[in-house]
Amino acid sequence: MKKNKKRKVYLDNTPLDEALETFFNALSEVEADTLAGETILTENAHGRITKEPVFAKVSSPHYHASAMDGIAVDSKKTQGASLRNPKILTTPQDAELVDTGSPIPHDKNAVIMIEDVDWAGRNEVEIVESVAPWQHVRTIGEDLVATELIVPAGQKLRPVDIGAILAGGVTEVTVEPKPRVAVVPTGTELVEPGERLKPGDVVEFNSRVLSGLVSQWGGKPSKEDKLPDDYDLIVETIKSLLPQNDLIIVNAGSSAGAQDYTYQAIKDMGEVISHGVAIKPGKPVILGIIDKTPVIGIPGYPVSAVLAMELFVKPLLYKWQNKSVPKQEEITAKISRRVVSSFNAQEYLRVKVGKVGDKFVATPLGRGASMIMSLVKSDGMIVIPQMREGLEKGEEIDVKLHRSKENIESTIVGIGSHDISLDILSNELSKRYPPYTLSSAHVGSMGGLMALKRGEAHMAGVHLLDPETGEYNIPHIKKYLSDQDIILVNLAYREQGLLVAKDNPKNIYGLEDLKREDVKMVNRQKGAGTRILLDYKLEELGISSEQLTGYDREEVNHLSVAAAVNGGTADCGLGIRAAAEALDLDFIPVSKERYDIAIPRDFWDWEGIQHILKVIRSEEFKHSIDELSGYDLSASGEILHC
Ligand SMILES: Nc1nc2c(c(=O)[nH]1)N[C@H]1C(S)=C(S)[C@@H](COP(=O)(O)OP(=O)(O)OC[C@H]3O[C@@H](n4cnc5c(N)ncnc54)[C@H](O)[C@@H]3O)O[C@H]1N2
Ligand code: MOO
Repeated sequence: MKKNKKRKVYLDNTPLDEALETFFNALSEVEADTLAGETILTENAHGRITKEPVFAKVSSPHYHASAMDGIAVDSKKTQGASLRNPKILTTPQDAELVDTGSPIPHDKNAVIMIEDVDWAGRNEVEIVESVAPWQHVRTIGEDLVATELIVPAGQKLRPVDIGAILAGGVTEVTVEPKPRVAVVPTGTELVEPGERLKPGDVVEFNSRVLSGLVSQWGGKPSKEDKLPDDYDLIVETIKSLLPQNDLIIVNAGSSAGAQDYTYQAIKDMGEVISHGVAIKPGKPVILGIIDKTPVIGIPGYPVSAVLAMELFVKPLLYKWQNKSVPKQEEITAKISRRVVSSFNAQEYLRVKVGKVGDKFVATPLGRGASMIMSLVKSDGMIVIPQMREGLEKGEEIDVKLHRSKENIESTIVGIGSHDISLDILSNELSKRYPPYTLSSAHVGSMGGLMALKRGEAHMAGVHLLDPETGEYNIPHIKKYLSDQDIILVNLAYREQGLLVAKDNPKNIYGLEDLKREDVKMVNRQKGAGTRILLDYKLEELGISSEQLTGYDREEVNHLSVAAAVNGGTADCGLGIRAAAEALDLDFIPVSKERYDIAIPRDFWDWEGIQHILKVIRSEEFKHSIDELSGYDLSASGEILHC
């Protein structure tokens, strides 16, 4: 039976703290905020945290043991022995042969090492020194005495702890539980990774992400099979998972769509404590309890899902394990762009962070909740409180880091024009010079120069044609960065041309064709070198931008222009040959241009920049670029302008 009529179209907007408090209070009321300890074999307990102290059951050693290979003796019988006056002991009565670890006979109390003994006859040994009682004997309990505390509660067990516990005769320990968490992906559109994709299919990867997070936070995930959007199936599955799980996570179907059943399913089986929290992303999170078991509806969009997990699941798992949530390292950084935020929610903004000179700079990443790459690229998170309209460019803000500060200090911040060779540069750099990494933000060539001007980048990729002189980059640097000492290094010459669909169905052969009524173009953003080149070429041809359809549609890099042509929403756009190749498009050459890297002299001697230069000049880099089409590397690595 489908329950479309039960669709909920209204979400609350509860402040985060309130939602958390209400949920945790509700859990403690049904005693679902604590878990019993788990008793496991000691030998499997590495890394687990003791819930109870561990006391030795037996002593170690539990008998008097020889510490050396030699003879066991009664020390009294060795008294008076010396070099001048050796003593003869008979074996085995007065001197019994023992190995390291052997029990000491009850009438003996010391050991003489075998190398200090001479055989005087078949059953006689000669000793030349008297020995003290218990010499070379490990007495009972020397290491551990039965009943002694081996490790206290709350200790993360290391291999040496496991050894001591086993030596103390304790084969099982009670540890903090690994909360059992079922992860149920839902959505009729979901297909398994690797399947052939039809339009509308979505690769099911969230359950793998959420399960990974559960493990990372000490839980034991069980990834369930994906379910279609079917109310009855969702109810049945939750019901069957309740007995053997401490927490059930239902992923997606949490918001207000016609196929969103998670809310209704939880409500019908138990209680929904909260639905809709004033956070962005992650708003439609559902906090519920069924039969004393928490059931959380995590939104479907990957970024919303990860954030909702961080905010609601992580504290619960840590609480259950009697641990506090580890603190994330925090720094203060300057934000490189203005960010407008909504009054409706507390926003979590993913940022890339780099240290330029002596200050940290944070650059916002894509804000879409579906963009898992924003999490992949992210170095940290900025929280914009609900009652703030946003952040002003240059404002100092706190950033919670998820990479180490050391890593961030080894990040070369490149801001500017996009070129595929930068990805190769970045790859080669990380391979050859860890921990150095290159972080590239693509804001166009002018954006790159402005970032250098504001001291927010170590380098900028630029290809700016000066329409007056026909010269690349130098006139712009002289004009806009006149007060800065900039070194320009050539990365490559590259071909720019029109990207058109495979086999050129619209028969586009040059910029003149952009005037045709049946040709729709896509442009780059203002300040992008490619746009300046287009304007320059159009002016040369006496074509005005008003004559062109699509001139005002802007994309921010070559690949998005290529994607627009590939997707059929535009017939052509100016871009580099490598972008055409990447998406299997045809390419109509228009011009060859110089793509350089501008580096402020202040950073020239910094190891990070020196590594970049070494990579640019390396054979491996040149070889990888040669495999792309449309590049000329004859001047690559040359210094062009100081
Ligand atoms: N009218 C409204 N529409 C939406 C609202 C709203 O308040 N009113 N909220 C939006 C917000 S905010 C979010 S977040 C999403 C979350 O919606 P659901 O939890 O219902 O998730 P779905 O719509 O089912 O999926 C969203 C998106 O994520 C993809 N997805 C789902 N599961 C997986 C998975 N296991 N692996 C990978 N990707 C997955 C799914 O295919 C969708 O593309 O709702 C907004 N809408
Ligand atoms: O919560 Mo949604 O995650 O804002 O996109």
